[in-house]
Amino acid sequence: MKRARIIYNPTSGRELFKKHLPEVLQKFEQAGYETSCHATTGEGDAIQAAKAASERGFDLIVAAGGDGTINEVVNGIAELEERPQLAVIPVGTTNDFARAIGIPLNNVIAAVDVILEGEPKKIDIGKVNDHYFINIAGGGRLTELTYEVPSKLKTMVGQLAYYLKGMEMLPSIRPAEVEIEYDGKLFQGEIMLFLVSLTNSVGGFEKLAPDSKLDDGMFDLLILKKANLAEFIRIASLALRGDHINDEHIIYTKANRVKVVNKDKMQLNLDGEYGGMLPGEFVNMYQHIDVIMSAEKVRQMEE
Ligand SMILES: Nc1ncnc2c1ncn2[C@@H]1O[C@H](COP(=O)(O)OP(=O)(O)OP(=O)(O)O)[C@@H](O)[C@H]1O
Repeated sequence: MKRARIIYNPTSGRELFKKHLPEVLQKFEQAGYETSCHATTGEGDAIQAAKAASERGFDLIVAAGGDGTINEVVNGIAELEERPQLAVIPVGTTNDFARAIGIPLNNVIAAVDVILEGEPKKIDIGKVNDHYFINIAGGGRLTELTYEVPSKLKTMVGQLAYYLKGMEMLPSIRPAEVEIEYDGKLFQGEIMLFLVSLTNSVGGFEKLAPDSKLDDGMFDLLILKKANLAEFIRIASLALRGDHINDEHIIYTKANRVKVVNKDKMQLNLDGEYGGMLPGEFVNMYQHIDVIMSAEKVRQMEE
């Protein structure tokens, strides 16, 4: 019999998950999994829980939480030789990864149904300075807003909390001087931000990296060069529709390896959480994780 371990963050998003837990367990059992669960206790706990579940031979880890929880689960299994399959029940504030793999958001039971009818698919993840990421890594003052927003405020007003904080930060954003090497090319100069992306849906902007593919072994690299406030706002509004990529302030390309060396101090953002300080070298790990996607998403990828 196959065994599933549900690792859930009881504090994620609007704290929805726990109320549905008995039904979730029942559905996995009915689908033929012997199922148990673990509630995370704080930062880093999902890393240990995922590693322990893998070592105990679980076939499937179901991560229930936001992108932060999924990131931790992936960091727990990425280094192991024998990695279990991964499924995701999205109940966080940002659920970019779940959106990318076609799992319904903030509806626990609908997500479970899609998972149980879904299909496994091997997808890429990123590695930088010994940390793994599943959606996106980046640097530049604006990327810091994803973890500057207090968790209580996210629980209360959800995604809106990011926009409010973003507006507040905008006038104080300064460019930073960097060297970015990507697949043999070099950019040198001042930038507002850079993003190294695996999925097309980032922070609610669904077309920020419109060409990204989940399993092609390539990142989408996006660099926003120095821009003034008015230009910045114009480019951000273009980005809502995916029309920013031809703007003269933007470099948008595919790359398998990206090395960022910063002259000014720069923090690294990994899947929306603080990931230490740059510099860093980003490496795409080709089809490293076996994830259960919606059957529809798998069909779209194979078209
Ligand atoms: N019991 C807990 N109490 C407090 N924090 C926790 C607990 N368990 C996990 N965490 C922390 O919460 C962080 C964020 O959680 P998660 O991403 O699941 O939800 P979120 O903040 O609602 O959504 P998002 O990160 O997508 O905005 C995790 O990275 C983890 O460090």
